[in-house]
Amino acid sequence: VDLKTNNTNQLLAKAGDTETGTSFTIPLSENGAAGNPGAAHRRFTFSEEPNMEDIRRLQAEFTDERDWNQFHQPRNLLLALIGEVGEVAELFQWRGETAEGLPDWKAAEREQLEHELSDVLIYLLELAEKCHVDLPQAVLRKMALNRLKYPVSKAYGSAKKYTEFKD
Ligand SMILES: Nc1ccn([C@H]2C[C@H](O)[C@@H](COP(=O)(O)OP(=O)(O)OP(=O)(O)O)O2)c(=O)n1
Repeated sequence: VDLKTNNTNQLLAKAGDTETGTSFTIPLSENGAAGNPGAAHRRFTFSEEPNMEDIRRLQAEFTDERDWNQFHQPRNLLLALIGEVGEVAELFQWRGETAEGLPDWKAAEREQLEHELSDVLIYLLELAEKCHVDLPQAVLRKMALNRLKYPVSKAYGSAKKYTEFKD
């Protein structure tokens, strides 16, 4: 995937479809800083590294070193993933709704959240690997489908499921 920006500073991904040989360019963000000049704060962004393949490789090394591939079949990884999603849910349960950035959380709680979200990602990426799903490419294709299903003209400001759109 080729990442570049267009003249409104939108991050674009040039993605290829290996099956059809087609390639397409999609905006990765519809309301980044350039599209929302009045925004009070800069949008939160991730570090550039590590990428998904880096994390997949690090976890594969961790698993290989421990002779754990015998336990890491797709079904077990799925159960482990769901367990870790449950641990994320536990951190949020029985508290009120919270604003972006979790301003009312203690540092120790934020650190716990970092750990649990990382566990979710690690198991998700290993599950994709063991299912032979090339997740970075798959996610681009799925997001392109989401854009088709939820055109801005029909979905703007509405949380309706696409099946409820009227023509
Ligand atoms: N068989 C295993 C066990 C652990 N891990 C790795 C992936 C996860 O990132 C993390 C999960 O470790 P734990 O099962 O110990 O779970 P937690 O870290 O969430 O600990 P706890 O359950 O005490 O909160 O370690 C793994 O790949 N395979």
